[in-house]
Parts: sequence; C-alpha cells; structure tokens
Amino acid sequence: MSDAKEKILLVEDDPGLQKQLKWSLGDYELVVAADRDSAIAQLRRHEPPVVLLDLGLPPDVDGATEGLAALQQILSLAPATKVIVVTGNLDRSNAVKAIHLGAYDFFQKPFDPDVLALMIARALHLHALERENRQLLAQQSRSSLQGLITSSEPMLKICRTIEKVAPANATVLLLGESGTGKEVLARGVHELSPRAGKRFVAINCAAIPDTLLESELFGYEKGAFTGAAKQTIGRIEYANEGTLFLDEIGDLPMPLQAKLLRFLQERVIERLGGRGEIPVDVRVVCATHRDLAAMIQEGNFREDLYYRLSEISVKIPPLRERPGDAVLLAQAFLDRYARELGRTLRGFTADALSVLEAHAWPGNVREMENLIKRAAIMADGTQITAADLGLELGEAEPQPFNLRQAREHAERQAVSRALAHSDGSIAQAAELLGITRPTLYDLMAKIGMK
Ligand SMILES: Nc1ncnc2c1ncn2[C@@H]1O[C@H](COP(=O)(O)OP(=O)(O)OP(=O)(O)O)[C@@H](O)[C@H]1O
Repeated sequence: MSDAKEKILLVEDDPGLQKQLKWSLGDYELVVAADRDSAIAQLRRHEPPVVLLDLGLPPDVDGATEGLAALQQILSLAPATKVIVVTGNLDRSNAVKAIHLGAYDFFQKPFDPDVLALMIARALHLHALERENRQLLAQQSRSSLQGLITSSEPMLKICRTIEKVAPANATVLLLGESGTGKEVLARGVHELSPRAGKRFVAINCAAIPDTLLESELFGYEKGAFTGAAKQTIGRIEYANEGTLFLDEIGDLPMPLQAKLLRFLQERVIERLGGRGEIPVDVRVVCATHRDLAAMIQEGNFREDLYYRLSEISVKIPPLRERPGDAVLLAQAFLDRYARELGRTLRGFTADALSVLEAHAWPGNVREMENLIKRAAIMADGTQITAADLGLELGEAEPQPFNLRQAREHAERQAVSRALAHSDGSIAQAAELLGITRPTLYDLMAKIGMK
C-alpha cells in the first residue's frame, strides 16, 4: 500500500470553517475551493474520491441553488465521486434533495469531527470497493471481440472459437435466437481476420423482398430490367476482399439458394443482365434463428448449401443460459446510457437485480438493451428500481430437473446476487455468503463463474 494521503476536496467559502476542517482532517490531503468554478477546476486537477460540499456557496450563501448546481456538475463529470453535502442544521429539505441528486450522504452543521471522520472513512472505503469492482468487471468482460460483453463460460468458449476460426477463410454459420449477438460475432470474425481493413458488408435476407434480393446480392447491368437505369454492383461484389454477412440465411428463397451455392462453389458472380463472370473474393459469414435441419427435412432449404455454409457452425446460447451475464450486461448498458443521456445513475436496487436475474429474456440482449435504455430515460431516482424496469417477478425460468442441477442453480444465484450486492467485491461477497474468500473462489470455479 502506498503511504500517500487520500485527497479530499473541501468546497467551503467560510475561511474559519476551512481552517477548522483542515485541522481536524489532518489524516487527509485537503484541497480547498471556495466557489463552484474553483471546485470544478480542483476536481479536474486532483480527481478526489470524496468531496465535502457546503450547499450554501456564493452567490447564494443563504440558499442551496449554487451548491446543488455544483453537486450536479461534479457528479456529471466524475460520477464515481462520493459527495458529502454540508448543510445548515435546519436545512433538511435541501439535504434530501441533494441525496436524490446522487450525493453520497449529508452532514449537518455544527461540525462533529468524529462523526465527519467516520463518514469520510466509509465513503473512501465504498469508493475503493466500487473502483475494484469496475476493474474486476472490465477484466471479466474483456474479450478480443469488440463490443461483446460477457463473463459466462459458454459465451467465453464461443469467443475462443471465434478467435480461432477468424484467421482462416472458412465459411461460418452462426445459429441462435434473435438478439443473441450474431451480428456482433460476425463482426468479430471480420475484425480478427486478415480482412479487417476491408469492408464488412451485412445484408438481412429477411428484410428485403424476394423480388429485389437477387439484384441486391448480385447487382445488375444497365437495362437488365425496367428501371435498371445504370449499372449497379451487388452486395457480394461490394464486399470484395472483405467479409459478407448474410443474416437470416434461412429466409433465402429457393432459386436464390441455388445461385448462392454456385457462387460459393465457383467464387464468381454474374450481374443480372450481364454476360461475363466476375471473380469475387469474399469471406462469408451467415446467421439464422431458424432450425435449418428441420427446413431441409421440409424441403425448404438445400442440404448441399447447408453443408457449404456450415464449414464451421457456432451455436450461440440464449441470454437465459448465460449465468451472470444479465446483471453484467444491464450494468454495462446502464453506464453507457447514463453517459449518453448525461444522467447520474448508480446501478440497480436489490429488487431490480432480482427481476433482471429471474426474467427469461425471450428477446435476449436486444430486449435487455432496449429495456435498460428506457429505464435510464424514465427513472426518477438515481438507482434503477424493479418498477423502472417494468418487469414482473414470477416470469422465472423453468426449474432444473435434478438435485445436482438444483443445487448448482441455487449456488450460482446466491453467488451472482452476493457479487451484485457487494458491487463485485469478492471479499464482501464472501462475507455476505458466510464463507471465506478461497471457498468463494473454489465455488465460482466449480459452477463455472469467472
Ligand atoms: N454480448 C454482448 N455484449 C454487448 N452487446 C451485445 C451483446 N450481444 C448483443 N449485443 C447488442 O444487442 C443488440 C442485438 O445484437 P445482434 O444484432 O448482434 O443480435 P442478432 O442475434 O444478430 O439479432 P437478429 O437475429 O435479430 O438479427 C445489438 O445492439 C448488439 O450490439
């Protein structure tokens, strides 16, 4: 541990109080500011974990407008800062307002140095825990696949598969429910391949009417059909040297399946109305939420095309089968949208965490992202509640079928909850669970949590 004193920013315009506090908080390095502007300048310069903020700042020394404005500015610039507001002893309503805006705690004058020292020590401790948690989450969820957040074993395994197959030129088929991240993984294949500097061209076969899909994929010459006013290259040709992502490949009509198969075999295309064959060098990645085996049985998908497309086939689990990911993703999306909206939002209440864990997520990560975005916009307080999420407890997943599974399920839930409630701190989670840290590590390894 370093011997450097922790920095605390004191925002107080009364020189007498400044002096008194400097003396009683001698264990810390006190940085002082007397008004909002200098407070912000000091905040930027020193990044203090804790700020002591008098609400009665000039020009409104008898009110709290300037102090509350400073609070909001501090939290929007450095949301992790623990701000303890200092109020007059009759000013409870402003103290409550400050807490509502995201202050960590409030302290009423006159000063009791012992109580204040205790409050500061607790704020510093919490700040350190939260920082540890953020580092832990960042480590856990780091993946070489950009934008992909996960800490669950099945998804991490998929990431490793993608890392392995990306450099090869093999065609990849991604299978999974809607919103599971198929496009994120397809981009991952591209980004980790030698084609990364070239184009990634995505086309959703289900979103384009059958009649237009052929010209969209293969392009056309001028005059190929009524309305073909000029020569237009198709998406396949456009992706030359790069990666072509064919989303919802199960929706490709039969005649086009034959044409795509020919392209995959010969690696040449012919534009509509064109005479020559054009060689095209693309890596193909495709995806579908459909059951291609059943479609082949029903005669709706060509078996030979299926084998061409599935040189490497990757099955992506739905979100409900990724232990721990719901809370991790929810926190990441909340951080992102809070930043985008310029709001101070500090995580989820305990009941919100429970519903996040229990919900079955039929729309997977997309559903989660939309839900958190809406909650970030609508929430009244600084923490997201179950009511803000609009989810009901009781939409729980089906029960596991044997005792071993039930035990693991219960252990996983207890560990996820303890980690979430202790902001990811292993030490605190172990304490909550009544076990030692090494036991918690063992347990997490056993149930496949990182
Ligand atoms: N693991 C993840 N981490 C972060 N964001 C994710 C993750 N998985 C998916 N997303 C986000 O969720 C949304 C849906 O993902 P994506 O479009 O890749 O799903 P999809 O399986 O291709 O869906 P569809 O089958 O409906 O096209 C996107 O905004 C994506 O960025």
